[in-house]
Amino acid sequence: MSEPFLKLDDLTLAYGDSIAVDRLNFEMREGELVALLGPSGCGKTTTMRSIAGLMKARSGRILLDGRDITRVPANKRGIGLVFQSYALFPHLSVRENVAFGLRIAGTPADERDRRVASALSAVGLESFADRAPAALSGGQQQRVALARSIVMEPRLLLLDEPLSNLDARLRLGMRTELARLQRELGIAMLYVTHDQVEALALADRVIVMQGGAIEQIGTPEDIYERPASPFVAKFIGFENTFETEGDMLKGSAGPVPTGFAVPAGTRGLAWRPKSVPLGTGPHEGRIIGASYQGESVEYLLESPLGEVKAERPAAEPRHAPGTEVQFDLPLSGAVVLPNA
Ligand SMILES: Nc1ncnc2c1ncn2[C@@H]1O[C@H](COP(=O)(O)OP(=O)(O)OP(=O)(O)O)[C@@H](O)[C@H]1O
Repeated sequence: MSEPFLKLDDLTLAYGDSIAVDRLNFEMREGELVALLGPSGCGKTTTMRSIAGLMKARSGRILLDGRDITRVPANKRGIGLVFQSYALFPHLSVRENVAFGLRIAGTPADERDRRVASALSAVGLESFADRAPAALSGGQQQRVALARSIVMEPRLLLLDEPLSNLDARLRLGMRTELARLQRELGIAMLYVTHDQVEALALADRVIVMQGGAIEQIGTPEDIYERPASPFVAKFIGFENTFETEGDMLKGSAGPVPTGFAVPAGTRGLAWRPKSVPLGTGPHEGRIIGASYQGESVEYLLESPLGEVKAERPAAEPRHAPGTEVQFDLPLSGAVVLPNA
């Protein structure tokens, strides 16, 4: 196999005595888009800061194109950064904002103009070049921040929740644009998000982190269809995730029979709300919440297993809060979480 483009080798990062990231190992190929996904506080930003050179490694190494950059200063790494807060210079035009880094680097004027024009065109802002940032929408400002990074022609671009300040519609548009840019420019991108939909939609591969360590690395399909642990399953939308013991589910009030033979080597079983039929099945619960979603109704049930979520087509008979209802957790709708 060819050398990885970026390699983290047992990277450990700490704030004082507190370890934030513990012996992280992963590799990225050239031109790949990798999403770093995980809940708040799992160490995503800390990892990005250290790759960028903004934070010292406690131990371990960072290799970029086979070269050890662990102790190379941030401005010598050739890595671009787009963070959540994309502070543009308010007194400079869009063009001058994008040209700023090249100006500092002493790039000749003609080359600078050419690269700025090409970066603005890549993000579709050619006709906004002379505007002030204040005269742009949030999404356009975000695109200026992106142009400001890609104009430096980094080989690796780190994006830390770059769309989190945008509303849902703009996020979707920008997400599509980012994926297109990434394909066109072939820049390797490491993309931090806590939004699993965004990670699955954008990335070639997804790294799921929890508590400063990696839970799973895989393609979006691997992560979504074959979560490796109860944590990944829950995080990715299998809201009904239970550990198993033999043919029993470990419920919050004790073991509950599954009603079927659990395959050998199973550590847990997980169901999406859509895979939980109501009005039939071996389990009983009480409806404690029902929320109409248009096409479907989302129910929250209280049961010996704990809380269970079911999503049923709106055309099915409704269940009123307070009523007892049977439900099923069938093997056919379950994802089997293997023993590690
Ligand atoms: N400056 C700091 N000083 C001390 N501890 C810190 C500092 N910054 C982060 N931490 C701790 O390090 C751990 C990882 O934080 P980090 O910001 O990397 O998480 P994150 O996954 O990026 O979270 P979020 O999605 O909320 O940004 C957390 O436990 C956090 O409290």
